[in-house]
Amino acid sequence: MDRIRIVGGNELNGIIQISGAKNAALPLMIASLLTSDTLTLENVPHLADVELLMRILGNHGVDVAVNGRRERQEDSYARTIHFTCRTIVDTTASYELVSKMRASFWVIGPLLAREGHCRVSLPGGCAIGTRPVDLFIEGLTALGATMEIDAGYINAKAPDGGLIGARYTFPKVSVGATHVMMMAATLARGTTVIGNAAREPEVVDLANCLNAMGAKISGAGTATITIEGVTSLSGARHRVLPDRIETGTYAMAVAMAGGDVVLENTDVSLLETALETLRRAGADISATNNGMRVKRNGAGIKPVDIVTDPFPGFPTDLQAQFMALMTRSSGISHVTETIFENRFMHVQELARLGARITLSGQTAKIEGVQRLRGAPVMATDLRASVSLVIAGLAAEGETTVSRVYHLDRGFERLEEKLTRCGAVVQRISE
Ligand SMILES: CC(=O)N[C@H]1[C@@H](OP(=O)(O)OP(=O)(O)OC[C@H]2O[C@@H](n3ccc(=O)[nH]c3=O)[C@H](O)[C@@H]2O)O[C@H](CO)[C@@H](O)[C@@H]1O
Ligand SMILES: C=C(OP(=O)(O)O)C(=O)O
Repeated sequence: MDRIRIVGGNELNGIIQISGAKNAALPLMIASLLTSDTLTLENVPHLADVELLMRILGNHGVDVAVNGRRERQEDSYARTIHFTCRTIVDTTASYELVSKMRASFWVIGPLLAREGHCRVSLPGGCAIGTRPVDLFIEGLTALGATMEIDAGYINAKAPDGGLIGARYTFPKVSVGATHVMMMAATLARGTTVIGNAAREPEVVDLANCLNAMGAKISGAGTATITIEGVTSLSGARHRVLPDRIETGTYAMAVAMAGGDVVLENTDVSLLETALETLRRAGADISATNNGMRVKRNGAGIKPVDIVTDPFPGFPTDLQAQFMALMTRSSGISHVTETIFENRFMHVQELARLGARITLSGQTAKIEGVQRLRGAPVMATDLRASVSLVIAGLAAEGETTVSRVYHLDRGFERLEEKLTRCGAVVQRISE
């Protein structure tokens, strides 16, 4: 199993190219199930989750060609990938595959809308929380589907003649349930109005792509999304939006290590709350034509309290990275996690590096320390793993992060991007 070795102490200086967003690419790829034409996606990141989803979609009948070539012949940044699902050959999403990647459960929306029925494994819990699917079940039931749970699977069936547009307000904001309801409603008869919808930029990106495919969606990016059903969707060409979590992660890495880095192919408007928080912590951030410049020279890191929230709040996917930064602040800060009940697995690993963190319910209290010391640590989930890399950049001596496969789910060529900016970060393959 690969490990990442970091020798701390170097500033970061240079340019980092931000990849396409994992959390946009996944639902966009799944949208290819809604049409028999070709959906072409540009700026698709090269990540373990993307590769796995290609295989899963292949099982349902999607033909995948990368830059005009067959899957897995290409290994470059910003790939263009063509997805064509002439016919759906299998409406079952197996436990074996759904359990490997939660977002693959989202095929339930397109399969139900296009084929009228499907059997999809329940995804189960994961390291960061239980992550139930009740909101998906309620939302699709509102569109007229019958949803039965049988032996760990959901058997979903649309009424004869297909799903029926409806008004439905989610009792809680869910990104995944909003994606699924929006995709399913594009092919429903009549109009669907989703209340308390997720407002994340990835929801807007999916809506833009679906509209390019002929859907009639308005209001994406607000709490109320309206979808007028159409009888069929066509192909389209769409560019995956920049990864705001990767952007925020590197901005935090610069705030932690010091230096001056330009983040290219991204946009400050995707993460204003996180950037404002970083400014308060002492980073100097300015927008550029094609991204942003992040600097921290000389001044120390100031303590700042955060509470995670759905967009436009502080993203839970940047919580672990921000906590890593706060371990070196000049005072006491608090991090409150409101989205996932168990997203503090990085606390005990940061403690191995000398961080002083105490947990009380959903809040972590971080007492900044003068120095961290390198140590062997273990990644427990995707964002927790990168928080350990950030801490390692500022720790004295050597840090090794094991279970790097978590990192490979969501960060494209992390060690290459950091090394180019002067960090000592190296993958050790065994
Ligand atoms: C692939 C992808 O885009 N993943 C992102 C997506 O995950 P995901 O879409 O799974 O997260 P949700 O927005 O659905 O989860 C938000 C909260 O709602 C709860 N919930 C969700 C569905 C449901 O049926 N019932 C229920 O109770 C969850 O357990 C969680 O407590 O949004 C999360 C919140 O921004 C991010 O951390 C993930 O990176
Ligand atoms: C939690 C995440 O992803 P997923 O929803 O795929 O588990 C994440 O991207 O941080």
